[in-house]
Amino acid sequence: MSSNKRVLILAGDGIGPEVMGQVERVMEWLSARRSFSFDVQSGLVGGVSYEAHGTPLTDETLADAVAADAVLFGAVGGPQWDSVAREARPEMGILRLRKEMDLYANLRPALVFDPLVEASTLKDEVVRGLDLMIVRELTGGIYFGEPRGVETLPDGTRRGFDTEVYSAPEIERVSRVAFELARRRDNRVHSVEKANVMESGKFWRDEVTALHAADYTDVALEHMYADNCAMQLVRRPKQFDVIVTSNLFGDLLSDCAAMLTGSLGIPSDEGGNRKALYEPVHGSAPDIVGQNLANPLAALLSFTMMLRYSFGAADDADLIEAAVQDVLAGGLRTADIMQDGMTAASTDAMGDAVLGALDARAA
Ligand SMILES: NC(=O)c1ccc[n+]([C@@H]2O[C@H](COP(=O)([O-])OP(=O)(O)OC[C@H]3O[C@@H](n4cnc5c(N)ncnc54)[C@H](O)[C@@H]3O)[C@@H](O)[C@H]2O)c1
Ligand SMILES: CC(C)[C@H](C(=O)O)[C@@H](O)C(=O)O
Ligand SMILES: [Mg+2]
Repeated sequence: MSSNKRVLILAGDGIGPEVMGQVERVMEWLSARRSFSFDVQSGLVGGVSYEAHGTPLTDETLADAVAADAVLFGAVGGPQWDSVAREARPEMGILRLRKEMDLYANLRPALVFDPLVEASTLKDEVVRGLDLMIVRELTGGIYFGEPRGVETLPDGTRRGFDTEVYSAPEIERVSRVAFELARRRDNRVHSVEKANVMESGKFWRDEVTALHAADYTDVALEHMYADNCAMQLVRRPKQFDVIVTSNLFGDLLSDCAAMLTGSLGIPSDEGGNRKALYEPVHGSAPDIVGQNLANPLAALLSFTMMLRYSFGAADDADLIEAAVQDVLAGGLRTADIMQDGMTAASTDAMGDAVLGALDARAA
């Protein structure tokens, strides 16, 4: 791995800076011991950017993100910005980054670590050993479709509307990512839509079927309706290897899959593309902000995805993941993943423990 990786950190709002602080400690640990270092730059995104500049993402910060080798993102949003106009809402910061960086394939793994089996609300045998990957289309669909708006009809009735729209190339490129990933995993893809109700869902199914027939007949493909998929995820999640789905269904299903692993504080994701952005699946968690309670592991595991996928540093990613496993096996838990009778570790204590486990492994 060559030296000086340019990383832009956008910690954002709420617990974003709290969890990112722990990631930065691990980055420093790595830099001190490896042949490369991170050239870290920080910027504002979301509500903090809105407060400073009147917009959740400035053109300058966007340019910095595009110029960086990878972006580490925390979380955006919070109730204090609920009444802000839609275009200026904190959430528009991450949506614009995804769109402008063309991060069309969002990889959201759900991996159950053995020591955390008990943290899931589901039975041990349902989740133990779970390893699935949701490939969420991230730059299209109803999140970006036109027309959208609120209008008043001639009879005075007001209505709001958004549009689900997918072109063939949009479906094809995200499906290719899913098929290619499956080939490196268990070689199975579930394509998820609502072809029974939606025109765009039927079109999605037809396009995936055609791509499969043309280039990926070696991969097992199944189609599933999104409502059934939500049900199957809690019923028998281990039937899944790779799930490919639209932006909106991927948002819902990845929160559902996150809870199989115990908490939103565990799964991590990346915009799997040339230009990548890595973010934990969770949000700004306004209910626990400022209390040193947030679980930093999702952000930390997003960082390991950055090492693995953007920087080819699989050894370092493995090392950090092993350190996380050590800490969990040792019984340390933040509040979101602890059971009755345990004492909650703080965000800082979890960071300390990971650094301690890294020291022990490096010794
Ligand atoms: N990518 C993002 O930036 C992102 C993602 C989801 C939600 N949001 C935004 O975050 C705000 C709050 O949304 P929400 O409450 O629906 O979702 P959320 O993910 O912020 O929180 C949902 C629940 O999970 C808990 N939780 C989340 N992350 C945790 C962590 N690391 N450690 C421990 N517990 C954790 C929270 O305390 C809360 O009880 C909204 O403004 C929303 O738009 C942002
Ligand atoms: C904050 C919001 C825009 C975002 C989404 O809906 O994509 C979040 O829920 C996520 O899952 O990353
Ligand atoms: Mg979400």
